[in-house]
Amino acid sequence: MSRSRKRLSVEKNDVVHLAWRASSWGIISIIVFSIFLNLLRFVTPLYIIHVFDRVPASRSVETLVLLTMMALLAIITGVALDVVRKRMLGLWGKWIEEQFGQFFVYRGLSEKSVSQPRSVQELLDELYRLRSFIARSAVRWIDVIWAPLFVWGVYLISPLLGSITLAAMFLVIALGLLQESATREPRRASRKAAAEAGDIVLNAERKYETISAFSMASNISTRWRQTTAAHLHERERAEARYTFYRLTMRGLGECLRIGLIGVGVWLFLQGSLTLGAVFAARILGGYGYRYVERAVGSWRSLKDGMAAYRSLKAQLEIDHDNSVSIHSATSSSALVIDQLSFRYPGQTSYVLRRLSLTLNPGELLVITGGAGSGKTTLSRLAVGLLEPRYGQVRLGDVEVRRLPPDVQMRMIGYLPQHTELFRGTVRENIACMGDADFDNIVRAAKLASIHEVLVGLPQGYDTLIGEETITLSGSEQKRIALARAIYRRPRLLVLDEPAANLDRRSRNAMEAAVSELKAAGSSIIVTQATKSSRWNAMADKFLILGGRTAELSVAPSKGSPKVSELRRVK
Ligand SMILES: Nc1ncnc2c1ncn2[C@@H]1O[C@H](COP(=O)(O)OP(=O)(O)OP(=O)(O)O)[C@@H](O)[C@H]1O
Repeated sequence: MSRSRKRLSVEKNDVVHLAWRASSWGIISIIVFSIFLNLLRFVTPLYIIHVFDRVPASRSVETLVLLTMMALLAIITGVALDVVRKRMLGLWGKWIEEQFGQFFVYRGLSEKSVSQPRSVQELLDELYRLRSFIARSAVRWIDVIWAPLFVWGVYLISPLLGSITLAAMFLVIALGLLQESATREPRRASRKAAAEAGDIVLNAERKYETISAFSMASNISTRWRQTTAAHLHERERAEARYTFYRLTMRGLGECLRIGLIGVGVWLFLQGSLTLGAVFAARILGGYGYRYVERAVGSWRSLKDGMAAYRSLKAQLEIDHDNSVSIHSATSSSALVIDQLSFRYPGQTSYVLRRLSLTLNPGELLVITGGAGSGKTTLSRLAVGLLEPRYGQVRLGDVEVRRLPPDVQMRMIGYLPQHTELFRGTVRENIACMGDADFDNIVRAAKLASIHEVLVGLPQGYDTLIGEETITLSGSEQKRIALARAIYRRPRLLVLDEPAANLDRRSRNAMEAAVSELKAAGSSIIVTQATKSSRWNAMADKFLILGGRTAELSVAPSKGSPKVSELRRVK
């Protein structure tokens, strides 16, 4: 098992290498197509030289027709190669997004840490930027490699014209660099203001009830206008500078073309160039300049694409799989909280300090404490959502955070303080948005006393929730969340303030479900802000959390006190 796990992690680190290997034939084809395509670009200048300089001398219509046919064929072939090449790049980008999109969503969502450095959306945005660079701009950077070849072509025709073309290219590169530095700051400021304005609307939309109840729409819209005004101002500043440099580059291109013709005709008048050579030089110089101008114009896309590639590559190379092998005894072992200390990142005071206790299978622990005493924090630590600063939370000898995801899903049930249901059917919600045996789902719903409510919905268990048309009451939603927490009959069930906002019937249902699971051998943790005699009657152990000082006292509720389990900690 451990050997196979090792192999898996090696493969994971190899993902980038494998992706390059899988893409190698596509890349080679794109390079070969580019070579042919750019060689075919020389056909038009050669055609002009022959048609202007040779055909009039020979007066051969056959030669003219033949040359024209060959030139047309070359142009059509070039267009076909260009279309195929761009399509291949588009498909390559799509392939990358398909291959890695789900992987990043999975990784982002399965990170068990409050200090998770990257949001899923950030990773997906980077993947999108990489795809967008490959599909749209990469072709410009492939082509710009050929620009020196075109300058060399002009140089062969006339060193003077070659030097003019080269000078224009350096000028356009300089203009590109100036454009980049002149627009960097306003772009950054505009992006920041746009994100803030977007957040204001998104945040307000989620809290529309409060907004309506307090008639806050006018204040919120004023805040949005102020923030968005900054964004519009900065964007306009960036766009004005961008437009100035783009138009200057375009104008420089026109000047180059006119310059090549003007100087070329002067050389013709001097007798050192033919007219065909002048026009051929103008076309070759035009290609070279356009390649550089287009590449300079997509400089930002290259930078974004490269940054996205480096960042995604680094993500792929981190082996996030810290799960360990488990043995069969783990499923029947006690929950052990061993010298557990925790403080949130960036905070100086500890929420919990050196807490130790053991919860055997079939035991119920009731945690009581005032607001902010750490009940939710301890619940999250118990299910492995948070990483202890010191100490461990274990099932037997395996740290809960290190349980493999499939085992964790099977062995741990969690009812958070705030009910979170997902957009989907009731059935999917109970089955954690996966596929599950319907009998088990119904059994869990019955145990949570929500079955009758669910069969009364328009499409029963297949009713979509999270839609505006179906609104379940808070306690109904909580009972669905309870059904989700218990439908796998977890080994450890953690209920964070389960009785809050519940009516008597729902509370009875909750207690009955807990009592059944307890009898079946689950270890159960229930938190409560105020003492409830009903939970107390069922409890085997108590833990009383004592406010921000993290002073703890543990008292067994049944039988004689188990002193070995008591820890009084400062
Ligand atoms: N993500 C977080 N970052 C920093 N501090 C936090 C975070 N979550 C909670 N805290 C702090 O940790 C302490 C314990 O919070 P916790 O939510 O665990 O308490 P609680 O007992 O569940 O409170 P309540 O009964 O009000 O829900 C509080 O002081 C809280 O401000």
